[in-house]
Amino acid sequence: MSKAFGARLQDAMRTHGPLCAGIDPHRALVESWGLSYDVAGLERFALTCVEAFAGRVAVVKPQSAFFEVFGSRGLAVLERVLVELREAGTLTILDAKRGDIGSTMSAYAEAYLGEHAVAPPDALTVSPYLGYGSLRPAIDVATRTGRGLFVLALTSNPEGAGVQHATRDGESVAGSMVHGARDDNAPARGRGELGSVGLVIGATVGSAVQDLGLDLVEAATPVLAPGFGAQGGTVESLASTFGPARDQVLASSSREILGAGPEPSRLVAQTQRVVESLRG
Ligand SMILES: O=C(O)c1cc(=O)[nH]c(=O)n1[C@@H]1O[C@H](COP(=O)(O)O)[C@@H](O)[C@H]1O
Repeated sequence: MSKAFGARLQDAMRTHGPLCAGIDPHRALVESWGLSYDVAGLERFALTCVEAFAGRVAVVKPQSAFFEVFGSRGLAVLERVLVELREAGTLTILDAKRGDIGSTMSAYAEAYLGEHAVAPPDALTVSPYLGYGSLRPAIDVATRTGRGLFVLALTSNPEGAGVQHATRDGESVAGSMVHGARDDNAPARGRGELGSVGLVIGATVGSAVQDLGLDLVEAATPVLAPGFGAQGGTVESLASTFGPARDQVLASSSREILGAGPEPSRLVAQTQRVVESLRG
């Protein structure tokens, strides 16, 4: 892998537009596609998504939980999804929100991002609520293997602000994530690239980025912005929330796109509509 994740993501966003299509096989969605809610239905749903998204969007983000529901057979489907997308040259973010003390984090890092990972995504979502420093093993492995991380900073759910806006010595919890990412992304910033430590900041957080004084441009961080579409995030809210950092933002949408299935051509058309709205 010649380029680091941040640079590969930038290239993919330039080529395909700033959309991350989520694969979230909710029971209701799977059944609305006329599929049974079992491993066979999961597999059909997920591989239809791969067919529709591969080569057409910058990034695809499978949500691990919906595959874990079906145990090891569900995880086998997830691995197939990750491998097929990699073979198609489409970047993947595995949404598993891992986070633990450093020694356990090392094992998560090797499992998902290491040289011997079974079906590694290009990047992994991680939860930093044991402290940004607890993520160090994952940052080190990702740096070594050219992969990336997305660290939760300001999540799209209404409960997030109570924790993430809290301050100590004048720095908010979210601010500590931005500062951690800024320091880890410094070498990439020096090369004029985005770094490989991204942040998750919901498309629904309103003016929180400005209110908390978060400098995302200085942090050279890619931003994964879930909540676009089904949770109410819009093109306008992305512009007002992210301001000068708008070009770093990868909008993420699952249900709004998946609701167009099961016909692959309708999924493709809906995906293209969303990409066009984001490019406009
Ligand atoms: O990390 C995420 O992707 C994520 C973070 C966050 O703050 N909010 C959030 O909704 N997500 C994920 O984004 C997806 C939301 O999908 P839709 O609301 O259907 O577009 C789910 O897989 C969530 O787990």
